Amino acid sequence: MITLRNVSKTYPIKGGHKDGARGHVKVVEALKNANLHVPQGSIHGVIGLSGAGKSTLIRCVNLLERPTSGSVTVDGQEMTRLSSAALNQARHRIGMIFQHFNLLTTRNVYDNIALPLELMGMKRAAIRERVMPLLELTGLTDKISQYPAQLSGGQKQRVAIARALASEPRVLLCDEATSALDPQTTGSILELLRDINQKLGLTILLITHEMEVVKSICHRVSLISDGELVEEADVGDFFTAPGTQLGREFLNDFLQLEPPKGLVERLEAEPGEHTHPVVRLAFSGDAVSTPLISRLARDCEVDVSILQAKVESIQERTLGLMIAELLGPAEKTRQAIDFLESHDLHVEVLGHVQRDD
Ligand SMILES: Nc1ncnc2c1ncn2[C@@H]1O[C@H](COP(=O)(O)OP(=O)(O)OP(=O)(O)O)[C@@H](O)[C@H]1O
Repeated sequence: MITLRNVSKTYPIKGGHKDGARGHVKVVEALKNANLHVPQGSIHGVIGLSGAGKSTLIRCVNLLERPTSGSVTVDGQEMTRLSSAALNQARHRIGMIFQHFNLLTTRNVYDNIALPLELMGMKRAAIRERVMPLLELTGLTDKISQYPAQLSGGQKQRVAIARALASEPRVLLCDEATSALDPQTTGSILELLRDINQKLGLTILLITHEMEVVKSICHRVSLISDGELVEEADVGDFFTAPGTQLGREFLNDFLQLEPPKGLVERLEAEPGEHTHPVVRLAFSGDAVSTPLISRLARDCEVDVSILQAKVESIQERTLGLMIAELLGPAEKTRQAIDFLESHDLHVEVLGHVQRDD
């Protein structure tokens, strides 16, 4: 539904001094060769730190920013080749919502939602037929005549969602849609987006800096860093075993699952003669309910000291996470790790610490 191929975007730096030899203006490379495919009906999240290039990426999809190079295809149309009239038409099929809602303060809820349809030249009766079910879908029927100033942040975002849906788009772009909302309201807006995705089969591309958003509603996630898409994974796999250091940092920050500081300071990268491994274990499916730790002690003769553990629900999937020390002779702890991996646990050796004894 959405495909980005080798999309790059550079911005000239204002007042950036010219390189006299070649006469080039200095630029910021906000997006570097981005490749992304979001299939029909999927919810795809792009997460990254501030300044990583998230807004640039999402704005390249509907050409609010024109890529410097590369191609952007939405619903079979190559966006960069459209005339401005055709681009206008294509944008009716791409809804967008923003962090600060962007509602017109002088229009009430009904008129805000009706606005894109008025601009398309629709008749009043047809507009009403579109708007009324959207008020129902977004839970705003009783707010129909209120003005934005009379609404909470969550209600304003519901109006923005209804307005984005008014032109019956195939795709919804969400630019930090919950970042201005408290956690509870965030939850209800995410639930609404999930509902819309399921009921209308709408494809959603969202950018966020919040792992909670990724965890709650995304099917797949991409990580962006310094203008590059550095990792992409199914959300369950990402939470089990991120493939990059940045991914691990996002996950550890979110889960608050790290060895105690005192232990981190003693961690060595390589095993020594008198060290034992500290591991991060991630397990889902049958492994969550299998008594693997007691079997480690019994079958592998390794003691397990659990430093931290938690169980997370990632949509339909239950994920167990644990930081533990494996105590025993080197050969036995190696066997223990093999045993865990053979039972589909993801094992990451965080380092090795000297035995106290
Ligand atoms: N119009 C512009 N002119 C010049 N530089 C820009 C422009 N827009 C963005 N940039 C630069 O491009 C880079 C990526 O910015 P972008 O806004 O896409 O990041 P972001 O991940 O959305 O950040 P944030 O989460 O803080 O909004 C940054 O270095 C930014 O300063």
